[in-house]
Amino acid sequence: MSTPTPAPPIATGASTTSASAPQTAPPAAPPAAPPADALLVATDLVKSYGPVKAVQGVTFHCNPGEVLALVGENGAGKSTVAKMLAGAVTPTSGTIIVGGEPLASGSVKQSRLSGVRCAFQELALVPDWTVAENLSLPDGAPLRGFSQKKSVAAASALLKAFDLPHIDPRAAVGTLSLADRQLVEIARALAGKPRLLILDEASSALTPPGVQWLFTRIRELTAAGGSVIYVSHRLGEIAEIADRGTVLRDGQVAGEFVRGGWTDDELISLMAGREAERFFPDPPERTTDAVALSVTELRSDGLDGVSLSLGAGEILGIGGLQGHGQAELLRALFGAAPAVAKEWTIAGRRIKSTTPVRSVRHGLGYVPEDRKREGLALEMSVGENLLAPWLKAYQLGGRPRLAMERGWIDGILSALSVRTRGSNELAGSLSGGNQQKLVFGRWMDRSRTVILLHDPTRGIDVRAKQELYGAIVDLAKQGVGILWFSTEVEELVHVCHRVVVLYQGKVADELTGARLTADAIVGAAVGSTGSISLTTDEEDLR
Ligand SMILES: Nc1ncnc2c1ncn2[C@@H]1O[C@H](COP(=O)(O)OP(=O)(O)OP(=O)(O)O)[C@@H](O)[C@H]1O
Repeated sequence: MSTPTPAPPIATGASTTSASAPQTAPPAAPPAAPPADALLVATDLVKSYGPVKAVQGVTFHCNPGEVLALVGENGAGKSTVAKMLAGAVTPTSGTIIVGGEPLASGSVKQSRLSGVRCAFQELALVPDWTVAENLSLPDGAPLRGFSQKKSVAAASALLKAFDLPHIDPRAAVGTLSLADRQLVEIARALAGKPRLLILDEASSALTPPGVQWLFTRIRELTAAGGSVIYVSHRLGEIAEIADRGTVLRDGQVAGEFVRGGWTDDELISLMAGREAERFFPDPPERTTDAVALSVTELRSDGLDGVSLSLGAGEILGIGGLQGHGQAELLRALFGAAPAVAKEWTIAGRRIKSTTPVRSVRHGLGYVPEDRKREGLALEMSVGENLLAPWLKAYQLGGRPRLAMERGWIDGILSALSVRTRGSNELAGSLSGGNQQKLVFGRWMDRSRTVILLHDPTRGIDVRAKQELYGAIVDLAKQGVGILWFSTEVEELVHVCHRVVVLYQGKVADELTGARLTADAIVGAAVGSTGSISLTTDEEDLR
């Protein structure tokens, strides 16, 4: 991983994580007219799925060498626009012009020939194939031929050129961490030497150094005249990397913004169409010393003797770079991976080992890293997905239970503002962020002792994040112990009582009170004993 590049200067007032007074949504301005040399001009794009109008007349442009952010709440239509540009979705109507030439609609091949490459949060890699084989797919155009030897050598050179020497080209993609899979997906798109690179929440599983790696690649690309469409819910990243932005709301353009000319509150208001609220809630006051979960010298693949204790009603953050044992810790504690410990208790009861079904019975809940592989059945309904752990744990028949639980299901959908046509809609047709809400929502109001969270706000819009923070704090108030790994350091700093940082499968540091800062988390994450800074302005992270 390269040394983090310092953030370029941002005009005063940009992207403040704010607790200031709410502001009303500024009125939407008409989209700016594209200059003659615009690389991309999208005009009046519409996409309907039967009665669902995912995108309703979206117009925007992107100039050569520019990073254009596309922002909006979950379900606003960002991915649908990105997929239309990529040729993966055929517009119902509208035009897309790239480099002065109309793009044949709904053709991935034509989009690629026009120099468009994409990296999505929902990875398009083949998990059973090696990294080298995945890089040899058509999107990685320079790597031709499937000769193992040649493709491994070419992939090694490519990974080295992109400063990713830690990724083994011979490893099956499915065995990599989600963050490394995302890096491979981005490297594959970059290998196609794009004129227009679309990053659809491609940074969502990356920790700060991974994001800085991505920004270095973006700056290389734009310096060479390439353009980037950057879709993200992380407003700090947008402040740092985007030159301009287009805000989508309900499938329409709600407004545009330029670098340095906005605050978080203004952008949130524009996305939501209503006032912004305070961003991070404080962790609740603890009223008991009871221990919800404790483990001494927990060992598992990737864990080298982790000891920790989680109090009832405590929000305990897990920090660190991905690949240092966070995923393994949560999986081991839930019984999704074999593990042994010297001592292991849940709500004071000793256990020797566990399995997912036993964990649910013991009162545990788990939001896994990869919602598509471990969290959801996309071909099942929203309601069935919310009930999935309960059907398995108690072996109840599906349909009657679904009817009995209608009130609970509707309550969760409403509490988390899941954008759905109802509990019978297939989970697979929900936007990514709304799918993520289901994986969290299934554990709400279910008398849990402990909830294990792996980056639960990944891919979730800012308003939904606030709702989720509120839900986490409420669970803690009810006495639930929360163990929370996040790739967003600010969440750990603001919403957790305490943070343990993992490094090489061990607890490297425990941070609380005045020591609980973003720099301390990041420093401990790279094995540093002193404090290091990833930003020019500490206020950005604190
Ligand atoms: N294949 C589909 N069938 C039916 N509806 C769909 C389909 N794909 C998307 N939609 C709907 O279109 C709307 C826009 O979805 P889209 O994925 O573009 O949103 P998004 O802004 O990318 O959201 P997120 O931030 O959650 O990824 C949503 O209401 C979604 O449910």
